[in-house]
Amino acid sequence: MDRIHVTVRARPLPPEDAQSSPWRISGNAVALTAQPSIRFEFDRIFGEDCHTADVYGARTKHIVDSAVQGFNGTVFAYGQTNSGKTYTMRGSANEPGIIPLAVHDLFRTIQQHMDREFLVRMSYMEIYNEEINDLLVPEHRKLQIHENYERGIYVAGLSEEIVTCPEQVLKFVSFGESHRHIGETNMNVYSSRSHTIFRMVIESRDKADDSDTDSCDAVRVSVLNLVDLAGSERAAKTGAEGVRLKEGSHINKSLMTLGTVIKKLSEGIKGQGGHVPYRDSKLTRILQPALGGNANTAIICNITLAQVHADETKSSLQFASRALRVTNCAEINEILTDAALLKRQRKEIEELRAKLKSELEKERIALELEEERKAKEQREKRLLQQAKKIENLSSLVLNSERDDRAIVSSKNKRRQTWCARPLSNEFSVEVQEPASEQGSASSSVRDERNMGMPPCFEELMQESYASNVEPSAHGYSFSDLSNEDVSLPDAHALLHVTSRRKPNTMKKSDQEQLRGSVPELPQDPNEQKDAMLSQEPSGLSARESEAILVIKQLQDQVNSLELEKSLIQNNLDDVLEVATQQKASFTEKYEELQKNALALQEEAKIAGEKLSALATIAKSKQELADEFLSNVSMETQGISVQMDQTTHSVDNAISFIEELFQSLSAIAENVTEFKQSSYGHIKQSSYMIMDHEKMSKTLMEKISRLELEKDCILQHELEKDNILSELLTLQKEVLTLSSSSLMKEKESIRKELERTKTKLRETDNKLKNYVQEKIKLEVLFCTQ
Ligand SMILES: Nc1ncnc2c1ncn2[C@@H]1O[C@H](COP(=O)(O)OP(=O)(O)OP(=O)(O)O)[C@@H](O)[C@H]1O
Repeated sequence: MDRIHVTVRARPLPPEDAQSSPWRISGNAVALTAQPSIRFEFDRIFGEDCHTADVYGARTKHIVDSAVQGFNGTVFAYGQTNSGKTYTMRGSANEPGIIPLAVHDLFRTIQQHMDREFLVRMSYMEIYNEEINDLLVPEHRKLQIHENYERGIYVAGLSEEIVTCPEQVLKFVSFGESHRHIGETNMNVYSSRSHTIFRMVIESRDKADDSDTDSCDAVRVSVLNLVDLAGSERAAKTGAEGVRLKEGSHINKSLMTLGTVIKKLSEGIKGQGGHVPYRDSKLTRILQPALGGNANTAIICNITLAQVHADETKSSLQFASRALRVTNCAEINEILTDAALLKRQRKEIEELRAKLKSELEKERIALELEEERKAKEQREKRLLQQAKKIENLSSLVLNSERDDRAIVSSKNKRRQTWCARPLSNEFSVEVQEPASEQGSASSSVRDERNMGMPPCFEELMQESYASNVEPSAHGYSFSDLSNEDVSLPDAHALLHVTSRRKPNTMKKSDQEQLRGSVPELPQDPNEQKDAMLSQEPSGLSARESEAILVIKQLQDQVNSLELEKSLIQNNLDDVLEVATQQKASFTEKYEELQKNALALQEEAKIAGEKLSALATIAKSKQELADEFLSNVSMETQGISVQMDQTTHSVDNAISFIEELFQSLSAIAENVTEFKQSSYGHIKQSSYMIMDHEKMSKTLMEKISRLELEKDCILQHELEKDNILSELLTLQKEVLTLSSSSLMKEKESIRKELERTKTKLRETDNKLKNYVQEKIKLEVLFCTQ
């Protein structure tokens, strides 16, 4: 988990603004001088004198390097209008911006990865008034955002150019720039009226050929976005009206959504399964992977330290500060083909096999150690038995010594002649030798003994042994014991077994003491015998002296056996201790190895199952592919024939389509013109219809009024006719009354007539006017 890296860059101020700046930068923190509590700390803060290359080095360089390795990366410049975002991203004639620096760096890094081959594509788009336009193909407008499992979130129809060098990329960028929406505001002569997203898609795979089993066919695909956002603005400051005002409101709206998304992410809403409104604006939807998703993201927050923009700067810093708390989780984006997957699995299985082999080897060693331990235990057991035997023997010898003394004391009472029976062990040899030297005398003595003479030394020993030891309890007899003594392991041999662990622990003084208890005897048995005879008290017979000599020798042997016994005992203790320790550690090791072996067996089993499953899949796929290939080759042949035929017709069709396309575009233009003009006409017509409706309404009213007046006129006509008829009758009456008396009457009638005539004229005029008006209205009505 990596959090968004935030860098702040303050643009240079004119000297008069610098004097009155309310902000103070110290280290990686910026605070209001008057209110030190309003303080913001970031990963890096760059002052007015910094270079864009320093800003690039702070984080973007790392993001570019990671993009080459397969990690997605996004860097965007945020800030109010005129704070220097475009200057930072695009740069100027004197100072290259983040985009050119990143492009050069990207190709440089690619060249360093000699073991991989790369394919780089680029695209350039703008979001203008919430519409996505392709800056590389300006005709591609109002593009839509889509999302699917394979491509994630993408802009459908956005063109991508394959690029091989930085110069090529920058050429495309310049072309795109020329189609970007830029406008003049009170704050910036070249103010960006849209958000632009410059995107590079980097694909790479191992260069190694197919025969290389260590290589993997996985393809890494990463996306690097460099975003120049439009600046937040206040209409009052920018003086935006009309189109600019509309642009400004779209810019502010999308930046507000970006702010909300960052706020929600910084509060950990996403982690709690809450809703993050990525879809509320095109900007946040496109940048969704960079905001709390799979990408390394950095924000360059551009600010101005001028007093007049303190509020805007504070709100930019608040946004940036929230962004600091947003975490992303970038990981290498790898696409694995079936073959690559199979190769990788095979490699894993081989590794597991090797591991299993080594573990089995360990197990074998453990078993060997176990066997050795068992053998050691048996050896120890035998040693113990032998030690016991030695103990028994020593007690036996001591008893015999005591019995010998008893025999010697009884000799004074009873004169007896005896000779030791030939001993079966090595001691007897030593005794026999001097006896044989005495010739026939000794052999006769032996015969005597056999013929019921007093019991010999051996018999005495047997008796004393029988009185002290119960052979049945131990399961062996004296003769067994004497025989086994011969097979006793050499004490030095035993010492040799353990000497590498512990030296002889018996003190030298003890050994000497032990030796001192036995009188020193010459090495040669004859000399020993003579020495004994010289030492023996006078009055002892030769046989008695011999017996004493034998006893002394036996004593000697017993002592040396005692010594050996104690040495053996010591060694035995050591061996036991070492064996116990070894046993414990071996058991531990054995258990551990057994566990490992079991786990590995399990892993191997799973791997084997996987391998067999994959093998079956591969086999079935291979079969299908073979079948498909044979079908395809047949079809291809047929198709190639058809292709030849159709190529010609396609060429014709293409030319026809081109013509059609031209005529269609002409038609489309005409249609657009017609649409535009008809739109005006329709509008006009609708106004006219409304006027006509109004007019016809008034005309109808007028007509009804005229109808009424016509009725009046008809009445007047009738009246006129009546008057005319009255007039005619009056004229007739005048003619008839042409007498003097009637002169007065005539005069009055004439006056009456005159009045009637004027009345008639007036009515006539009125009628004429009405008729004219009616005709006019009827004409008007007909034309409408
Ligand atoms: N660090 C800087 N050094 C020198 N000049 C700068 C710096 N930053 C910005 N300017 C200058 O300030 C002016 C405005 O910068 P620019 O157009 O990059 O701002 P903007 O934030 O992109 O604005 P708008 O959001 O309106 O597009 C430009 O003339 C630019 O050359």
